Amino acid sequence: MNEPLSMPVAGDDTLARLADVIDSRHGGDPDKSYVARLFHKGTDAILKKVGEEATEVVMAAKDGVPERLVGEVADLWFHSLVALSHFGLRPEQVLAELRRREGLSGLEEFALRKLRQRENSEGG
Ligand SMILES: N=c1c2ncn([C@@H]3O[C@H](COP(=O)(O)OP(=O)(O)OP(=O)(O)O)[C@@H](O)[C@H]3O)c2ncn1[C@@H]1O[C@H](COP(=O)(O)O)[C@@H](O)[C@H]1O
Repeated sequence: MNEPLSMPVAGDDTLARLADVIDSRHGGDPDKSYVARLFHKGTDAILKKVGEEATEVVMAAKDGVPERLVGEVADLWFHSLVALSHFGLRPEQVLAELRRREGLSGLEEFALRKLRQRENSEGG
């Protein structure tokens, strides 16, 4: 996929607003809300959905249909937000972690991690 399907909006708070709605569903009526139903079913059901949606992302990517891939990633992000909320976490924390990693090459990070592991094992 070379071109974005639509342009991002500066200061987009979609994830935070969606997380607010998801948070509000704790203890809600499982017959009236899909999110409340997932919370009602519990940890295993929530994590199962995350796994299923991740698999669907892979299958959509293999199909090579951009709109399908976007839809499946949206499903994965949504169910990941449900999982975060289930564990008392917020998307802002994930965004902060991604910001922290900005500018740090994955290869540099990997090398630093290996160095630290070696120092720890040699030190004790
Ligand atoms: N973004 C979503 C969203 N994305 C996907 N889904 C639902 O996730 C479900 C699972 O998707 P699947 O592809 O696995 O379909 P399925 O076969 O019906 O599901 P299973 O039977 O396999 O569990 C579907 O019923 C989708 O409608 C979502 N449901 C809710 N939201 C957001 O969450 C808000 C709160 O939703 P409620 O709690 O239902 O009010 C909504 O206003 C939306 O903004």
